[in-house]
Parts: sequence; C-alpha cells; structure tokens
Amino acid sequence: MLSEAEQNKLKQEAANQAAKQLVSGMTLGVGTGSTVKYFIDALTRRRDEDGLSLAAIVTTSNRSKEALQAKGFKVSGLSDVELLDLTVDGADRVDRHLDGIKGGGGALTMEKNVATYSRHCTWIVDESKVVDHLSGFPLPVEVLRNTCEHLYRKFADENLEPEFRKDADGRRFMTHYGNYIIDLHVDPIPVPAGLALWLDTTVGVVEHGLFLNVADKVIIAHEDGHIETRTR
Ligand SMILES: O=C(CO)[C@H](O)[C@H](O)COP(=O)(O)O
Repeated sequence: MLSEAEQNKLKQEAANQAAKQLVSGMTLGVGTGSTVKYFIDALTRRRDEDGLSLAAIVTTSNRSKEALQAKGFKVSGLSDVELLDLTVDGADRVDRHLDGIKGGGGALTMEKNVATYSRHCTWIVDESKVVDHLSGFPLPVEVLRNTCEHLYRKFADENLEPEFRKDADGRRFMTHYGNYIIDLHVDPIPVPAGLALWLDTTVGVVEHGLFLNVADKVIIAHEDGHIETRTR
C-alpha cells in the first residue's frame, strides 16, 4: 500500500503527462479533485514557461474554478463554448474498458456534462484506481432532495445498500446544485451498463457516477515510475 506522499507523487506524474498534450488555441475542460490540482499546476507551468495560450477553460466545480482563477486563468461557463477540445479529469476507479466510477468529490453532474461536450476526455490516475471490473468504490448517485427518501427506499429494495453521503459536520452532503448524494455500496458492480441504464431512467436521479464510454484516454502513473497511456 502506497503512502499518501507516494500516491501524490504518482498523481503529479500523471497530471504532468496530461499537460504535455495541450496546444495553444484549444478549449479545455478541467475536472475536480486532488489529481486535477496537480494538473492545474502543470497547466500553469505550460502557460508560464512555454507560452501556452488556451482559447477557453471550463471547469467542473467551484473548487477548480477558484484554483484556476487564483493562478490568473479566466474561466468560462460550459454554455459559452460550443464543444470543448479536451477535458482532463481524475477518476475514482477505471476498469479495463476505460469505463469508470467518478463523483468521489461530489462533482459528478458537471463532470459528466463537461466530458460529454468534449471531443476528447483524458483521465489521470495513479495505479491504485485501476481495476479489472468496477469495484472498490461506492457508486455516487445525485438525487433531488424532494425525492431522496423514495429513492433511498427504492435502492434499498434493490439491495444496492444505499447510504446518504455526509459532510464534515455530519449533515447530508449537498452538491453544487443543492441536491443530495446517495452512495450505493455495490461491490463489484456486476453489469455497469445495466445499472447505468436503470439509474438514467429512474425519476429523481439527477446523475450517477458510472462514466461509461466517456474517457478515450487514461494516463496511469505506476509505482515503478512508468507512465502508461491506455486509449479506447
Ligand atoms: O470524480 C471526482 C470528483 O467528483 C474526482 O475526479 C475523483 O474523485 C478523483 O479524485 P482524486 O483525484 O482526488 O482522487
């Protein structure tokens, strides 16, 4: 098991590798999370040292927006850009088909929207996130507050072992959009496409953390120092 410092080094290496593919004039989506924080650092170095100049940057959370603005980047809204050229984001789990679980940071709805309206999507991960079958991480489901108790019971009836996500104060975690998150403890997820379809068609579900056919590239930093790039 890696120490936090070792894991952070791997996150940083994956982020640095992702920043190499940026070219001036691109429109870029920037995701959310601790790995993306390193990507924002790498992006800043590319601007300051290589003169990289992007046409627009869109983010998936207020946290990333603030981090980018603190480095002097202008951040646009998704609706200001017709189609992003590339989105770079982290992931909580990635399987061998490059499908993933996202939403550990609670930003899944915007993350899926920004990735969907991007030509290309790269995930940056350390090797601890890579699995054969999606497993080892609860599946986040963003739900409307008005419907949340109904959905909780529905998920429990389906043996999906629901649990309301809590914030640091022990209150229900609230998303950017004022919704709650119910984490489903399904491990492993036997048929991700089936569960995704069911969640997509369940009224009251705003979004879920199954990101299937979303990433076309995954950059994986391995413990032995090697950086692997997998493409779809
Ligand atoms: O989906 C996400 C946030 O909603 C993140 O991309 C995911 O949780 C990975 O985060 P980290 O890089 O901190 O491990």
